[in-house]
Amino acid sequence: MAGFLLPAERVSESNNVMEMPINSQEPPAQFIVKETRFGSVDGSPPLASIPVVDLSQLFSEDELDKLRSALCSWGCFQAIGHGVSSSFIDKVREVAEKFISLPLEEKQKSLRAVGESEGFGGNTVVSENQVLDWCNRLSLQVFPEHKRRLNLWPLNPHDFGETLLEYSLKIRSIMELVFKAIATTLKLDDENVFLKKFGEGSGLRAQFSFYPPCQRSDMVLGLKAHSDRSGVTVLLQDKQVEGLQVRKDNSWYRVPVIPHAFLINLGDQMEILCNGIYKSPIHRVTTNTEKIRSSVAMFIEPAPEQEIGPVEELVDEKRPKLYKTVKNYGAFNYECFQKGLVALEAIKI
Ligand SMILES: O=C(O)CCC(=O)C(=O)O
Ligand SMILES: [Fe+2]
Repeated sequence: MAGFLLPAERVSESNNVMEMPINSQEPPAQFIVKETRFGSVDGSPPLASIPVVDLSQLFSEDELDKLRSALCSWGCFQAIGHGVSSSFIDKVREVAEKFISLPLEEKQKSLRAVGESEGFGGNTVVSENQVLDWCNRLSLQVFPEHKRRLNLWPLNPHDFGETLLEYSLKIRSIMELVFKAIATTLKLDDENVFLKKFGEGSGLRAQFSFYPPCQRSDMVLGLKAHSDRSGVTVLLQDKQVEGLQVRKDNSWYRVPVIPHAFLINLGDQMEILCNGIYKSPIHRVTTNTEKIRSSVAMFIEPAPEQEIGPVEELVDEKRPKLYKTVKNYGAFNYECFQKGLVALEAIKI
């Protein structure tokens, strides 16, 4: 499996990326996870009983109930009946697989530049003692259209771009439906209240993640524990290989693989808007010693100038305003990360 990058450009000035030492016995020290407040690496906690919601019946009482309880407890749900055909989902996986299988020189045409957030590479290194993720990612902004950096979009495979665009449009419609349904579960007067925040000018970013096998999967994570800064994330997991874990009541659970379902989770900006009633779950990705795992995540975020704060109707004496109103949460979140702070905690009232 040649052609992986070491999951970080340790070098800051040059783009002197190295090949990932797939078969080495010991991963470099900077990948070894230290004890954190989220416990140690454990590849096999119990399986999560995350509700499965049928989007084709989303506005029925049963599905709305499932959605409500899923978002209160797990902060995520598995979506079936979403209308995206299995063959198209496989096509998305296929272009991702073709891309990662290309020789390194070819993938480097999409290389993320130092200091940038888009393109192909490992972690952005912000501090000396940062623990690195065992992962390579291709991150691309799809909307708003004028922010697309087409020079980073792979030309190989030749249908990568058109597949990503078609997929993005489908996922955006699913997100819109989910925003409406969430407002309905909260009995808000305006069912479009979230849609308005994520309407005109909002950003949709695609992230293709590839987690190579790791000889020390007991000590290395594919992706460290985090919550998403997005409004909503739609994740297409690997069809076969597990790895994603979600945290609930201070314990980790494995997220089951349902081959053509989407795992939809809330991001911090929806937790803020919902005044904490619904959760932006902490999650992480483990590695395994044998198989590469891939995933495709789509994140939606409001335009940076959009104000995000708890929806007034969700604030009352029993449930006071939990979060400050903020703008440009994405940048704030990144600043907090660099200082070792948790953004959502930093804006608690
Ligand atoms: O690869 C996965 O399953 C999850 C990826 C993820 O959580 C993220 O990119 O924020
Ligand atoms: Fe995530």
